[in-house]
Amino acid sequence: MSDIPAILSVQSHMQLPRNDELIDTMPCPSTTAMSIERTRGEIARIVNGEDDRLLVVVGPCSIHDPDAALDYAQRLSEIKAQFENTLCLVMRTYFEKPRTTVGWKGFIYDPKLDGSADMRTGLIKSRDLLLNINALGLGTATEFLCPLNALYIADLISWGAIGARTTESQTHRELASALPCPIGFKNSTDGNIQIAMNAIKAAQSEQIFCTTIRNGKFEAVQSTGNQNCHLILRGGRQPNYYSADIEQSVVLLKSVSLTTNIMVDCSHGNSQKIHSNQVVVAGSLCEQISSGQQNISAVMLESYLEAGSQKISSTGNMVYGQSVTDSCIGWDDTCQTLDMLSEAVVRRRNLSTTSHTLPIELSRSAV
Ligand SMILES: O=C[C@H](O)[C@H](O)COP(=O)(O)O
Ligand SMILES: C=C(OP(=O)(O)O)C(=O)O
Repeated sequence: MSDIPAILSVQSHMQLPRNDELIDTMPCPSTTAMSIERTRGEIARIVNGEDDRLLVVVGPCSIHDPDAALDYAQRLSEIKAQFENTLCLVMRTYFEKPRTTVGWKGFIYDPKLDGSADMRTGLIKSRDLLLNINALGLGTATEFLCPLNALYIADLISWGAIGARTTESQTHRELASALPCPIGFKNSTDGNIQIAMNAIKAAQSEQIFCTTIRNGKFEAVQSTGNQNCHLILRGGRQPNYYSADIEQSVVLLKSVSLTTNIMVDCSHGNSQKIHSNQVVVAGSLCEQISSGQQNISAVMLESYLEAGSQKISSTGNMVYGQSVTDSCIGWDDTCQTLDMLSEAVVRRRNLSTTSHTLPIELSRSAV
């Protein structure tokens, strides 16, 4: 006789630590908590248009090897200070992957990459990696996919995404309304922006939903609403990173009084999943930014130590620092792209300084 009440058809189950137990045994040190709070504040100012730097969410498509991810984080934290004046660098640390149909669902679900689905280890090691990366003074970004998994790591995340496959989901909008970090909502996989705008409205609002905070007890909670939400253009059937796409999105966002500060994802629908195209997309964004486009406030890049991607192999014969999900640009291209983005911000800044300081007749004739 099964000990599972007749509410779900399951063929196996594994006891997991409660979210508060895991947080209590792997707490966030106060210096790290202060650094996360600072990064969230910087990001909030960028997405609300009060800081003219670019937020750059950069890192692997997914975490599958914590050593390589930490290696990448170390490199990124070493170059972070050199861009501080123009870019706010935050590392992609994606532990859950939304699949179009089926496939490896990410490190939280299957940290051994072999279908053994040791979620207990996945949750512990994900939290451990986040603690280590944040201890470097580098903020972390993730896609919040399972609202329960979020409860194990959200205190360590500086920026979150709701993905193209879940932006329309009420459950994800409720979660976003309670998350303590800025949240970007992606357009849908077919390119629909309206659903992301609806999502932002919903996430800004107070929401009542069911969750657990302490003692594994479920409660009805009322969220505060999250005022730091923004749109992410990730492409759909067609790319949507061109200036006409940005301008059209700005008009739509303005018409419903939402922030017009947009993130553009250089990967996914915008790169047609060809990693080298990310550099082309970033190049176009740099041209737009350099010529004064103020609404591009954030950029996403899928980048890892090695370019490309590989299949998960049971022989253990895998390339160190290469993606096992979408293909990524390699480290050298990443550094060049960051340089290019940084220069574009300087040009945009110079343009706006010039137009502010020039006598009005001169600045008009310059336009
Ligand atoms: O970012 C990763 C993928 O684009 C996303 O998880 C969907 O992947 P899939 O179409 O290979 O399932
Ligand atoms: C899955 C992702 O993106 P999207 O939701 O745009 O497909 C991602 O950023 O990893």
